Amino acid sequence: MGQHVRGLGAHLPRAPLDASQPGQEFGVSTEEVDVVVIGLGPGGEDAAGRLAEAGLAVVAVEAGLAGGECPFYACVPTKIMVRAAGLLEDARRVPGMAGTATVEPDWSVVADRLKNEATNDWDDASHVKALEDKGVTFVRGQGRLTGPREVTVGDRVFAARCGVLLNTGTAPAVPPIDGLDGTPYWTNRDAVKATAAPASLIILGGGFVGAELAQVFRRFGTAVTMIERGPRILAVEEPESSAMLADVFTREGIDVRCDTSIEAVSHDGKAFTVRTSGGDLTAEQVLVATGRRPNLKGLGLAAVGLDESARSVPVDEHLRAGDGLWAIGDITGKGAFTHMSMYQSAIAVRSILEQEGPPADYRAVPRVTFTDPEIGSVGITEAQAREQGLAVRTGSTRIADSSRGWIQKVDNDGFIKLVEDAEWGTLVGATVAGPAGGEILGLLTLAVKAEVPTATLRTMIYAYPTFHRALETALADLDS
Ligand SMILES: Cc1cc2nc3c(=O)[nH]c(=O)nc-3n(C[C@H](O)[C@H](O)[C@H](O)COP(=O)(O)OP(=O)(O)OC[C@H]3O[C@@H](n4cnc5c(N)ncnc54)[C@H](O)[C@@H]3O)c2cc1C
Ligand SMILES: NC(=O)c1ccc[n+]([C@@H]2O[C@H](COP(=O)([O-])OP(=O)(O)OC[C@H]3O[C@@H](n4cnc5c(N)ncnc54)[C@H](O)[C@@H]3O)[C@@H](O)[C@H]2O)c1
Repeated sequence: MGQHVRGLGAHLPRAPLDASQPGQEFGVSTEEVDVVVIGLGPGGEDAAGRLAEAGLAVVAVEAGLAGGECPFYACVPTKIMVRAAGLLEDARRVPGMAGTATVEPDWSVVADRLKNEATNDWDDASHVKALEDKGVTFVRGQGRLTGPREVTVGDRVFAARCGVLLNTGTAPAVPPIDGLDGTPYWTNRDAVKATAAPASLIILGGGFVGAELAQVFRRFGTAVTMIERGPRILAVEEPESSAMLADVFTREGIDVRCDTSIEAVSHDGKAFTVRTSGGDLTAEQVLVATGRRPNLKGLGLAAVGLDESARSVPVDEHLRAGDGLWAIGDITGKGAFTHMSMYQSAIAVRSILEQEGPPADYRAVPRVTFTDPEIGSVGITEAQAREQGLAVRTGSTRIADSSRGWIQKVDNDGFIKLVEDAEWGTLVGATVAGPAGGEILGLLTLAVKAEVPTATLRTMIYAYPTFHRALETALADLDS
């Protein structure tokens, strides 16, 4: 006989338990629940709590830390680092603007905040408690699909009447570079645990992770070299963003090397040597920031007819990946961002509860690279719009040419770029690079999502002298 974990969502359709399922076949006691969530990234954690609060018997399975990458190794700790580095840079901007300031970076203050304030020394007890307070049954371990609506964790088997929600996220992808394996290289997970800023750092990869951390460590005094195999850093962004950031980085003393391949990495016990197509480089530390790989291996996807070697789990607009199966977060390949994981959680929860609600809409996905200047973008780039055959018009303006940019003076790099579908007269994409670029982006995210006509945007009143007021000039530039 199966045993119940908690009260069931009696109104929901449930699959009858199949006596031929593996767990039952071998006489293992199968625990009957409503939903099993495998992987507690931000979305899975959110969904487990909401489903339990809706009265379902929910089991949440986590192999690592409940809450996932974001609070422990990614968004939150790196933004704490960005904030600290920004304060140092602001102080360095004082001469010529406001007098004098002496800056003495001290990484131990950052390390202390990361350890004690942000991550509780990388302990997820508070996350687990919050889930349990909502009625979720938390199970620590590696979850594996062992059949439709069936999950095995160690020697426990769960039969999920409503189904299974996957939110297993990603791990750092480490490229097969000769010698790299076996060296004490960092990934983001090590960088956020650094107890000191290294004297020198070679970053492999010029994407989001590499860009944010390059500037952080540079501002704490580290000699940083960034190696990107492609022709530009932040390659998914507009080329103007890549060029501007490479220029800012170079001025800050970061050695940016694009079109550079890495041939070998070695470590002699004290320092790294990285052999590149542009010559040998040495540094105290290497950070691998070359992308992510989805945590799909060993998840048992084959048991439900899915391919475990795929880059993502295919989902429909309600995040359904099959009968009684949902997937959310990075593994869906719709954008590896916490806000995506959370957005999809809300839709998957509605779908599991059989509630009405709008399907997923990915036209206005915002993203922000928290460099200084911030690079915020939404929707599609000019090149993507042209590839889609749209009647593209672009408009742009430099932040430095606006009143507020002139007032700002020393850190006024940046621009606004708009991508308009001229046939419909609406924006399909936009970039705001500059001070508070990620905040200004909110306005443009709304414009893309709600298909606000550019004619309407032109009739708005933009407060003087704000950074976002430069939008008026970018809109006017659509005509030129
Ligand atoms: C350095 C860095 C900085 C970032 N900064 C930002 C940012 O500023 N803003 C932003 O929006 N995004 C940022 N991201 C991206 C963001 O971290 C992810 O998009 C976010 O964590 C959502 O991921 P997820 O929900 O897919 O799951 P994840 O957070 O990846 O969590 C998945 C969880 O599933 C667990 N798991 C995996 N397999 C199993 C299994 N079989 N059984 C049980 N448990 C399992 C893992 O242990 C993990 O805890 C950053 C990423 C990195 C690397
Ligand atoms: N602020 C944010 O929202 C934020 C911040 C960090 C990360 N993230 C998320 O995390 C994801 C992963 O970030 P990431 O920076 O690790 O990956 P990424 O895919 O953004 O960038 C990886 C870069 O490494 C380069 N690369 C790959 N192999 C290489 C090699 N062998 N040698 C040199 N360069 C190589 C790629 O060309 C690419 O430019 C992002 O896609 C993003 O969704 C978001």
